Amino acid sequence: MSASPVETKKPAKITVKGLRKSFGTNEVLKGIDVEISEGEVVCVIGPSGSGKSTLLRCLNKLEEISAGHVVVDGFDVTDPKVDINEVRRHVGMVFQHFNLFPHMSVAENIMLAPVELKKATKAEAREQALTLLERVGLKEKADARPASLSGGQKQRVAIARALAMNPGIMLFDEATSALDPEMVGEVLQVIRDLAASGMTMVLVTHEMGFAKEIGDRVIFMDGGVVCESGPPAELFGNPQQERTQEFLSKVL
Ligand SMILES: Nc1ncnc2c1ncn2[C@@H]1O[C@H](COP(=O)(O)OP(=O)(O)OP(=O)(O)O)[C@@H](O)[C@H]1O
Repeated sequence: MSASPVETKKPAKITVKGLRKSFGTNEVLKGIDVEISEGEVVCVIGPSGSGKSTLLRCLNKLEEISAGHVVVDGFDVTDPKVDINEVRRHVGMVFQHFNLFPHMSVAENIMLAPVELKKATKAEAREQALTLLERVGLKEKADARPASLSGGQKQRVAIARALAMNPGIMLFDEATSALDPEMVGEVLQVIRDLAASGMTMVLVTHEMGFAKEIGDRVIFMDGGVVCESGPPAELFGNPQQERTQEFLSKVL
């Protein structure tokens, strides 16, 4: 009798079930089901207003969920007893507009969360900030103010800051959309390196070429639902849904 192959599916790092989110009477997410495995890189694409950012923000409790369940890195973020700071320790997020504190140095921006949440002493946090800055190629900017940096450098600092709590998951909300075209490449390279390190990542992006290159899976959202999801070669090469075909014909 021949041995049957053993399934080695990685554990789910993010589980979203029946997620609904409304702002007043406007239902923006209409029942989302997604499961993301450890080390998986998932890109979320879709037209403006389709609910991509809202989905991302529901994953780390930046938005209150109207219905459904979201479990990230073992934490049920829909459970009111779960501490938001604990969720953010597990889920790093990078925004379009960097959100750095202008009155603090680059290193102080990165040290802030570990020191405030008492995960490190100031000296330990500075040491870790320098290591992270080295990782994103900006160690020499440790004592500079954010205002003296280019957009690409600011975003690399924002990525280092999101990594400071040693998260198991990283979320990117259009991390390159506010950058001048010549700055995009340096930020994408840092994201590429993170993906290669095995980080579980969800990226909302308008960069179709990048989604194609980096995504293990691409999710196409429209009107608050997931219309189609699959490996980039399939989703971009042979989209099954009419709405996906229409969207891709416009943006590609
Ligand atoms: N805080 C809020 N209050 C009220 N409505 C909101 C809020 N945040 C988002 N919305 C609405 O939810 C809908 C989805 O927004 P969302 O930002 O998730 O879309 P998106 O797909 O990320 O769009 P884009 O690609 O333009 O960023 C939009 O109609 C938006 O106006």
